[in-house]
Amino acid sequence: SKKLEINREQRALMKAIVDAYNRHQIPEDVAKKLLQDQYSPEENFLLLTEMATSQVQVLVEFTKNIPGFLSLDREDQIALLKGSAVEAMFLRSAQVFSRKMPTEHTDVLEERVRKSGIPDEFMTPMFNFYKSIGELHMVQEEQAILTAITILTPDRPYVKDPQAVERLQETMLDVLRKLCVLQHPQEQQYFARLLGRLTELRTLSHYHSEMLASWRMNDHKFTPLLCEIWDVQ
Ligand SMILES: CC(C)NC(=O)n1c(-c2ccccc2)cc2c1CN(S(=O)(=O)c1cccs1)CC2
Repeated sequence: SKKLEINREQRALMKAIVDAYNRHQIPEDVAKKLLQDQYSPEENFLLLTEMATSQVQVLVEFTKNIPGFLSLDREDQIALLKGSAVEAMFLRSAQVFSRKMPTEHTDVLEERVRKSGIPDEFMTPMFNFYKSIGELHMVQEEQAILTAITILTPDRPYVKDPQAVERLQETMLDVLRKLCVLQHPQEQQYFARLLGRLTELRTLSHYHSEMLASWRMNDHKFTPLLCEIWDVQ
């Protein structure tokens, strides 16, 4: 029916976002490092810092390619990036984690992340989230559009024109809704489950600010880019 069909401009929008998403992947060499031989917690922490820093650079490039983003108020663009960086990092991590990797790679990856100086009480919610994303078996279009929807969240701090952001986000939500029905015809509530993950993401980003506080205690160093985007130090 007309209502459900993805029209030509939505298809173009989707293509732009998926191309940007695929163009901006974390360099394989950085991800491979995590799979190499035994590291100490300090080295694992350093690797995560490197991966997270590289992911922020990837995030900025991806965001610039979201149709309409660069027409937003310049300061609102910054507010959206800063407001969504942690959620986008956890979403990307979940996607890396649930990628069809050989099992032993996933296990090694999990091992490295668990032994990286991150307090245990944050491990559980973090890995629960990775698992809950993995169970959705999102296609890459869904992953790319869900990331764009996360970035285009109107109620981030300091956004001056939330309506302009809301208009862009609604366009993405409409494409995602149609895509979910097409890709997962059997699962009526698949779209709702997908959006439910965004709520879980917000909880994780609260955990993250607490993690940051505890890391600063035992003077863990971050890169200037992470300090900038996370408003630390
Ligand atoms: C793919 C990239 C973006 N993921 C990543 O860097 N990870 C991953 C991760 C997950 C699955 C596969 C591979 C890596 C787990 C964690 C992070 C980063 N954060 S962090 O940014 O709070 C951080 C803490 C200390 C320095 S940087 C901590 C948790």
